[in-house]
Amino acid sequence: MTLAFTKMHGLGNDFVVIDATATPIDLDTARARRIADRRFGIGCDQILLVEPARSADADFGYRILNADGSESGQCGNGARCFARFVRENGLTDRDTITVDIRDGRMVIETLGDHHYRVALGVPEFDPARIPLAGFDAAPDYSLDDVAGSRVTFAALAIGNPHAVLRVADVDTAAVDTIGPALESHPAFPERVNVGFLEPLARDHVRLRVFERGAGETLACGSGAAAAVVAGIAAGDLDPTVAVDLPGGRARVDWAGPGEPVFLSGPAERVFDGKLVSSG
Ligand SMILES: N[C@H](CCC[C@H](N)C(=O)O)C(=O)O
Repeated sequence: MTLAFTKMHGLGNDFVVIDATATPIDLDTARARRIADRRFGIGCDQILLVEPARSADADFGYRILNADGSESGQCGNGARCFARFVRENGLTDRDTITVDIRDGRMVIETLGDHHYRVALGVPEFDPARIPLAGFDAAPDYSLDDVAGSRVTFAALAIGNPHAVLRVADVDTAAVDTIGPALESHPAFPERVNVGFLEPLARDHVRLRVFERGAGETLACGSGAAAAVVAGIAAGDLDPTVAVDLPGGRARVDWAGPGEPVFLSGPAERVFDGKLVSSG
C-alpha cells in the first residue's frame, strides 16, 4: 500500500502530513514509529492526520501522533502546517478554519506570507485535568530527585500537558537529563512535555522543549504557549511575548485566565512524497 504525504515544518519542528479526508487511515503504533523513524522511514517529530470534521460546524478533524507512536491532543506548530496543507491541497479556500481536535476545537487564521495564528484554546490549570497527580492546584510544584535534582515547575494543559521550568540560561539547562526524567515521571500519568524557559524581558523569552514522545525538538508550539501562559500567570510577562526557540521565533498572546491563548508563526512545505514500504 502506498501512502502520499507532505513533509512540512514549523520552526524546525517537522511533520509528515497525510490527507485522510477521503480515506480513513489507521496507523497503529508500530506503523507510526516506522514512518517517523529517521533511518528506516520518512523521519519526523510528529505525524499529522487531516481528517473529516467530527462536529457540524467544523471544517476538519486533526489527529497527532508523536514519533514514538503515542497520540497527543494538540500540536501548535503542526496546526499552522495543517492550515497551509489544506489550503494548498485544495481542501478549503477559507482564510480561517475551524478544526476538531481530540478534546475540543481550535481556529486557525491565515495571516499571509505563510504565517498563521492558532487559537489553541483556554489553558487548563486544574491538576486533575492536566493531568498531574498528587498535588492541589498551585502556581508551581516541586518534585525531589528528578535526575538527582529537586525541580520546581509550573504545570498546565492546552489540549496536551506541559511542565515549565524557569532557567538562567537555556544553553546550559539540563534538558537531556531533567527532560526525559520529568517527561515520564509518575506524577504525570499521561507523561508531559517539559519546557525550559529563560526570561529575557517582559515581552521576550528563550525556550527549549523536551517533548513527550519525541525528545527535544527545534520548536514546540504548544510548549511556547504553555511557557508564556505560565510566565504571565506568575506576573513576569506581558500579554504579547516573542519566544525564541532553537528553530526560530514564535509569538504568543494571552489576555489572561479564561481567555484562549494564541500562537503565531510560519509553516513551511518541504516536499511531497509517497511512502511505499509496507513496514
Ligand atoms: N509532543 C506533544 C505533541 C506535539 C506538540 C508540539 N510539536 C507542538 O508544536 O505543539 C505531546 O505529546 O503533547
